[in-house]
Amino acid sequence: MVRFIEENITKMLETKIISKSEVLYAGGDDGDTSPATKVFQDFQINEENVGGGGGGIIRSWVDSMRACSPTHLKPFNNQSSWIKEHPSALNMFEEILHISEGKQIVMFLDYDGTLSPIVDDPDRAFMSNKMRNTVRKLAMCFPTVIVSGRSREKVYNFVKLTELYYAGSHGMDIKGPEQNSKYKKKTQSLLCQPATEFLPVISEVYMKLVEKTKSIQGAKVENNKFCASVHFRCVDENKWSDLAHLVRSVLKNYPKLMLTQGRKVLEIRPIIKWDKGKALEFLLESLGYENCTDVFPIYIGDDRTDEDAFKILRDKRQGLGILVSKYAKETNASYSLQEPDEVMDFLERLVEWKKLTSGQ
Ligand SMILES: O=P(O)(O)OC[C@H]1O[C@H](O[C@H]2O[C@H](CO)[C@@H](O)[C@H](O)[C@H]2O)[C@H](O)[C@@H](O)[C@@H]1O
Repeated sequence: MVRFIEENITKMLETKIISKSEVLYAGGDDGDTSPATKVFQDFQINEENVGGGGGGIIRSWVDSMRACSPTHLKPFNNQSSWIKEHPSALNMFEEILHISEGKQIVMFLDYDGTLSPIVDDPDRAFMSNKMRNTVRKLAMCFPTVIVSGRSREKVYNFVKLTELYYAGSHGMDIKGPEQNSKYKKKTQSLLCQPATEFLPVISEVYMKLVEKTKSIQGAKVENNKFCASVHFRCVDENKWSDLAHLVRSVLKNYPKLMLTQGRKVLEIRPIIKWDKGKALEFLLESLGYENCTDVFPIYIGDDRTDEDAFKILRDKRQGLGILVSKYAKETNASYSLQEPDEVMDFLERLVEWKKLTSGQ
């Protein structure tokens, strides 16, 4: 398995392209003609249109930062067309069971905002013991993967369950269970790290970002191993543009990195054709479900980066995506849940149903 992964990593790195998730910016101003530079040139054209000096880029970043801020989003009510198009997975539970009938369910769970509530301090995003117990029971019923933008080590330290699969750094760091998994035999040596060549550059950029953003009160930079995050949840909205300027001043020297956005966070990652959707496909393949019609992946997530996985499922007409949100958002998910407590209820119901039907 490890050799297979190494061969594929080489192929993947040869075909570096921009990830499908929403790219705000790709760094670089060195005349290189890589796809990253092409994106940068597009931004330069915009800059000229609005007067140069990076104003265009920064304005579009700040607009995007504002667009996903709750004060600019509308909560849905039960009559809205959004909730009709993305009904509650709890209300539609029987229907979900019906469409998954006879198929092997595989669970994919994002961490922040899905298993743990969003909090101001990313180091204190603890998961409740109740949720941990639910996920433990879930993993006894179905193969279960935690997919996160955080480093694999960090998300493991929050979840602390050895029997799960973990896909950290937006899927760029995948590892199979250490022990206790029914599925262990097939995935014992599972390790996939398609962006190892970027480790030194991410670490360098992380240190530069820490230094540069020191002056912005409330900004926090997080090293997620194969990617980095610049948090602006605790930064005054008037300072968002200053922060964007500083981040850009670092990124412009790194043509092989790009910027995407999550919930009050700017995410810096390598430009490779790899994202949470690719991680989902890779894991299904590793579990032996490639091209299987009798597998039913359920992916639950709250963030823009989860859209890559929702889209894969939608395009393949396989399984389903569930968006965790209190707000109407454009999404490729089919169903919705409002918050982590509802996620827990949904997972509990799946466990109960599995116990009943398998006589456990
Ligand atoms: O893929 P995810 O597991 O959802 O990771 C995305 C980012 O999650 C974390 O940040 C988010 O949660 C924090 C704690 O609740 C919150 O303070 C922050 O505003 C959110 O964006 C994580 O800290 C980031 O590194 C991830 O990129």
